[in-house]
Amino acid sequence: MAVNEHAAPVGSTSQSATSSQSNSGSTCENPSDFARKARRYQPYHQQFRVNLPDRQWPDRYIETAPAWCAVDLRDGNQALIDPMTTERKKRMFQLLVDMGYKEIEVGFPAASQTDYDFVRSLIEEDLIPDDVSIQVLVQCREHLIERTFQSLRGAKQAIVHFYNSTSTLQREVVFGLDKDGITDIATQGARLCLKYAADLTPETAIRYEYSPESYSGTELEYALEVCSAVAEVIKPTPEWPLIINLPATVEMAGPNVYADSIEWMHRHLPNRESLVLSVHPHNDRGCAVAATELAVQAGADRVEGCLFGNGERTGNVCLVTLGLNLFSQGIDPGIDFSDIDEIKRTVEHCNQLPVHERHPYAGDLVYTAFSGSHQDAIKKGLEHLERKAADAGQPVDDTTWAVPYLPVDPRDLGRSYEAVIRVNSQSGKGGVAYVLKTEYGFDLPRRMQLEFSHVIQQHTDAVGTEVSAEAIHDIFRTEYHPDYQRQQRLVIGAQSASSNRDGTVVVDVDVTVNGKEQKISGSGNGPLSAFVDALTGIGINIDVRDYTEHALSAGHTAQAAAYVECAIDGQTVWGAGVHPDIVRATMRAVASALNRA
Ligand SMILES: CC(=O)SCCNC(=O)CCNC(=O)[C@H](O)C(C)(C)COP(=O)(O)OP(=O)(O)OC[C@H]1O[C@@H](n2cnc3c(N)ncnc32)[C@H](O)[C@@H]1OP(=O)(O)O
Ligand SMILES: CC(C)C(=O)C(=O)O
Ligand SMILES: [Mg+2]
Repeated sequence: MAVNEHAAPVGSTSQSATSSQSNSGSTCENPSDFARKARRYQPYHQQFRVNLPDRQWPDRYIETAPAWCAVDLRDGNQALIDPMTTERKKRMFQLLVDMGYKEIEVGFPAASQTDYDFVRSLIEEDLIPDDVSIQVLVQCREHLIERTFQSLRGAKQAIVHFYNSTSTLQREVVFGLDKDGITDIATQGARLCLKYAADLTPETAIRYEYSPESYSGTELEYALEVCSAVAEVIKPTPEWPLIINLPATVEMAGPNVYADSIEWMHRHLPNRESLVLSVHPHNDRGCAVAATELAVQAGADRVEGCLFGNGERTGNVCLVTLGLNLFSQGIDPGIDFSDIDEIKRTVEHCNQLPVHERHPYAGDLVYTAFSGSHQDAIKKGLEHLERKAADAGQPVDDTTWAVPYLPVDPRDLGRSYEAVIRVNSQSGKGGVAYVLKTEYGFDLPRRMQLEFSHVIQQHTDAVGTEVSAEAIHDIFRTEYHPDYQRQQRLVIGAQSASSNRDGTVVVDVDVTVNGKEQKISGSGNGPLSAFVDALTGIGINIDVRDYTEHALSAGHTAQAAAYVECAIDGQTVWGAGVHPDIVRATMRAVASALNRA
């Protein structure tokens, strides 16, 4: 990608007079049809410019959460194939309230009887908590404004959100009006709101929000002019502020350009202390989250968006991602995301749209690692965290989170670690070992992990799909458990072990070797070496290279797991044995290795 510094957004904020079709598109000599079509599109900076050479937002950090307004029941709902039924709307409203949203746009009551009735039912059934304001949207048209206020009768408080389009394009093609004509629609809308509010106050505390809809396609000086004109009608005060909402109705430029425009408005809006500066980013370029965060750095106080980014076309900005981005930086978002799966299920039910498996923070796969090096690092990271917590004498949940590849602890969002590591052909020893340890308690020695991961690799290469924890356990058993192994070269029967005064251990064991039963005995400095000695006596030569054991489960049913690494006939193999008696577990581990050799 080449960058032309002179084309960066500097200079006048007015619509560029030089917006000629200078976009050269492809540079190749015979551009394809598709490449030629790129010339139909005009770069944003040739249409709109923001003069802000001393921009401050790049050096700012977000330190507290903005005010949130959830617009799922309006912008989200108007974008659904089948708009929500009343049952689904109520569930969405309840979810938003339970999560902690204090401003909720509940519909466009003048648009349809369904929307009107829903607002009425929220009020009449007393479903709105005292600290929650419902918000309703309306165009600047008298009959719609009148009906909107009728819908609010009996509410304790409400925000009336009126809007009209201000973009250069809509002024020309939709309204056929010049700037003054568009400003008249806005100011007339403001006056009508004040007129119809008189019927409701003081019983209902009304606040106002004004949106120059299609702000992202509006020259900044004009956006400032129309917002200022509306504010002059409403006459807000710091105690009774007007919300000025600057929507990226269509996301037409990069997030830096939106941030520049918000900082410019933030600096230029008169009587700023009496205004709440709100943003409403859509996601047409896929940058809505970035645009919102930079806009907050640039001075926005409030954010409108939808859970999981539902909304017109590519959606509104995702409130879940925004909230959890803050959370992952140590900032309380003011919203409860502690049961992310329940939130997801409810939203999927209400919208009748699935949430993508890779959706930030909430997708089914976002805390899952398939690839070997990620699994290895996660396993080590979780173990390190546990050690850190134990050293500090505190619960893991209170310990500073730092695990590779996991920006947040899935458990903070109500997820378990179960799905963190899943195994397929991209996986390595760490992942397989993690599954065996967390699901079945087997803590394999490092070199054995390597050996077993090759066994799993052969399986995943052959089947080409993911292998479940249960299947990994089955394969482990077939590979190492003496009773399940394909080859049963050595089967151990009754056995006894005793110690002499000098510490020598003597074992007597009934064994079946290649189908032939026999009694063997041997001695050594422990049961393992005594058993190996006994086997040497019948011509089976085993050189034990490594040995580990651990308890498999707690309580009176405790089992011991033993692992041995043996050199047999010039081959190094691992064996594993499980038994309540550690001596027997060890002998079974030796038999397991021999059977595999
Ligand atoms: C970016 C957004 O999401 S904005 C919100 C959009 N949401 C919706 O529109 C959903 C609900 N809307 C509706 O159901 C309908 O639009 C209704 C019921 C509100 C109104 O329907 P209609 O009266 O048929 O009008 P419609 O919406 O088509 O608007 C067309 C007329 O209103 C004018 N108009 C549109 N928006 C506005 C506005 N905000 N303020 C004033 N006039 C407006 C248009 O210029 C046009 O005028 P014309 O007929 O003289 O050419
Ligand atoms: C009504 C306005 C705020 C809107 O939804 C938009 O511009 O996207
Ligand atoms: Mg919108």
